[in-house]
Amino acid sequence: MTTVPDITLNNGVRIPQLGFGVWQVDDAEVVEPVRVALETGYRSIDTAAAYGNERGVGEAIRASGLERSEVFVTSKLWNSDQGYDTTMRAFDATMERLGLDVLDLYLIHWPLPERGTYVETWKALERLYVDGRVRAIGVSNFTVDNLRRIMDEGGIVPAVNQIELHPNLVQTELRDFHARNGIATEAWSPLGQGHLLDDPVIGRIAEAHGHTPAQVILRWHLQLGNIAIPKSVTPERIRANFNVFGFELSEAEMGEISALDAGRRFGPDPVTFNGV
Ligand SMILES: NC(=O)C1=CN([C@@H]2O[C@H](COP(=O)(O)OP(=O)(O)OC[C@H]3O[C@@H](n4cnc5c(N)ncnc54)[C@H](OP(=O)(O)O)[C@@H]3O)[C@@H](O)[C@H]2O)C=CC1
Ligand SMILES: O=C(O)C(=O)[C@@H](O)[C@H](O)C(=O)CO
Repeated sequence: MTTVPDITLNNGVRIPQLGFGVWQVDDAEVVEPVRVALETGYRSIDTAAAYGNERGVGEAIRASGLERSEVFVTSKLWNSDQGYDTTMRAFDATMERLGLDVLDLYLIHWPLPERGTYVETWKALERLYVDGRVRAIGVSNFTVDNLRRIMDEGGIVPAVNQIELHPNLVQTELRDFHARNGIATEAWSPLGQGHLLDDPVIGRIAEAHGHTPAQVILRWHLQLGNIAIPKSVTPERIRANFNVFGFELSEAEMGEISALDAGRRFGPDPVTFNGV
């Protein structure tokens, strides 16, 4: 079975570079795709309290028969739970639903800059980390300014920033900031939620390699050094999205795909998103 390469985080913890996302898959529905993903060889699952499927994710991991240490589990603190004490309680609830003792990676889901509570929330994540309840802590949807603030006011540099990132939103500035500061870049909606699969440039490159557009986009992520967490509930797609380690894009092809950057988001803008 193919082994996914790891990315070593800034505290030495290793995360598989290709993982499996489960947004918009409810608790009852999520067990089967996670089972297929683990059977295929994925060893990293990205969930969140807001997805309402932590219980199903935990169940699927236990049913797989894999050792706990073989599966990297990420979850995220939802917006309505920001704040120090509320974060501590939300983390307990997440762990109860997942049925785990220690989480691999816990993220603040959104910065909510207007609310102004992400620094105290970060301090709660630092506490959870120091107490050994989570192996690595990070953030999601943070801008350079948000990152600078927690780095100035907190004691731990986030291990990961999980951001919307795909060929229409290449995030050069954030990726450069991450690289300079030892923060791993994790790409959400790595396939642009499926909207980029008909792009003619990606289609031509896919044809040249005898692979699918989704595989080419995932390969682009891997060669850029991103962690990518594609989602699918379709078994053939779950398996196909894992078949991305046997070919390589040339520098010119990487450049052509990156040139599709249009600053186009399919999800909310973190600067203005204040969702609960
Ligand atoms: N931190 C954050 O704020 C966010 C995090 N995320 C995380 O990132 C993960 C991935 O992002 P997501 O928004 O789900 O979008 P993706 O970019 O992973 O795209 C998922 C969509 O593409 C389809 N798809 C997947 N593989 C293929 C394929 N090989 N061929 C054709 N279509 C395909 C899926 O369909 P189908 O399932 O029907 O097969 C689904 O409609 C999420 O599941 C979640 O874990 C996502 C959004 C925000
Ligand atoms: O999927 C996620 O992780 C999200 O944060 C999204 O659900 C996001 O909150 C959104 O799309 C809201 O419209």
